[in-house]
Amino acid sequence: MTTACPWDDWNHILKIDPDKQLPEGVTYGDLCATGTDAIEVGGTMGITEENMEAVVDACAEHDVPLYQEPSNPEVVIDNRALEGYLIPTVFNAGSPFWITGAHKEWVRLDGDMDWDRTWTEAYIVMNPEADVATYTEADCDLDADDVAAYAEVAERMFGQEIVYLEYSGTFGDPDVVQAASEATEESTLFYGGGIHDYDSAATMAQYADVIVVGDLAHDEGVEAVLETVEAANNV
Ligand SMILES: CC(C)=CCC/C(C)=C/CC/C(C)=C/CC/C(C)=C/COP(=O)(O)OP(=O)(O)O
Ligand SMILES: O=P(O)(O)OC[C@@H](O)CO
Ligand SMILES: [Mg+2]
Repeated sequence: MTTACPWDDWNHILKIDPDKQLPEGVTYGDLCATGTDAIEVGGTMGITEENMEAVVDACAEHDVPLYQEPSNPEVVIDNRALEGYLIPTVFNAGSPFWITGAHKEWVRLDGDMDWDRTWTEAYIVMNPEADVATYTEADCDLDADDVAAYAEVAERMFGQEIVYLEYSGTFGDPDVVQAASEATEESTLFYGGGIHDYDSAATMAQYADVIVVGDLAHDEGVEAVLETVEAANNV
């Protein structure tokens, strides 16, 4: 039995980038055993079906929910080890392609969608230096009130269950995360970007429902990730 919105009960996600290596001596099994609530497999650049499959297969035997977060329709894989697909839609993208266009092409070319395992994440991309910002030509020049308004639009006008405040590669402004948190009631607020230890995780976990940890797993390894899981569950 799968729950309709399992992320309602999550505090922590580990995002594994199939285009990046793990530190010496660290295995995917070690990362799955950190106590994270779910693993998202995805990244912006260098993603292929092959490297996606390799990471999903490596995580499949471990007891943690696995989701694919594809950065384009070509890399979506059909793997039963996945609970499903978390599909980004970038609310502040510079081109409608990254809001609905890629999605339309995906549905048009697929013809047999697995809707029961497909959900969306309403991204607000905040770090202009990140690959995801250049890739989607995002307008990152946003104040807290802009972000709060995007979050409210995502929830109230577009019925988004997940709002994702994305500072990928840099630690964001807690006041902005707080503003997004106050603007949403029903949606689950994900925060990701630059979380690197207990305190940085705790700071964002005060406001976000779920914190997402990415590069840390590739750059530092298991101990550092464990600290962030602990913070996410304590705050
Ligand atoms: C319709 C389908 C199936 C796909 C389109 C989905 C969209 C709109 C993707 C836009 C880009 C996006 C939001 C990708 C999600 C993954 C992500 C944000 C990864 C982290 O990004 P970076 O940290 O910038 O990238 P690297 O770590 O790879 O450098
Ligand atoms: O890699 P970091 O900076 O931890 O960001 C996590 C995640 O939000 C990236 O999509
Ligand atoms: Mg990254």
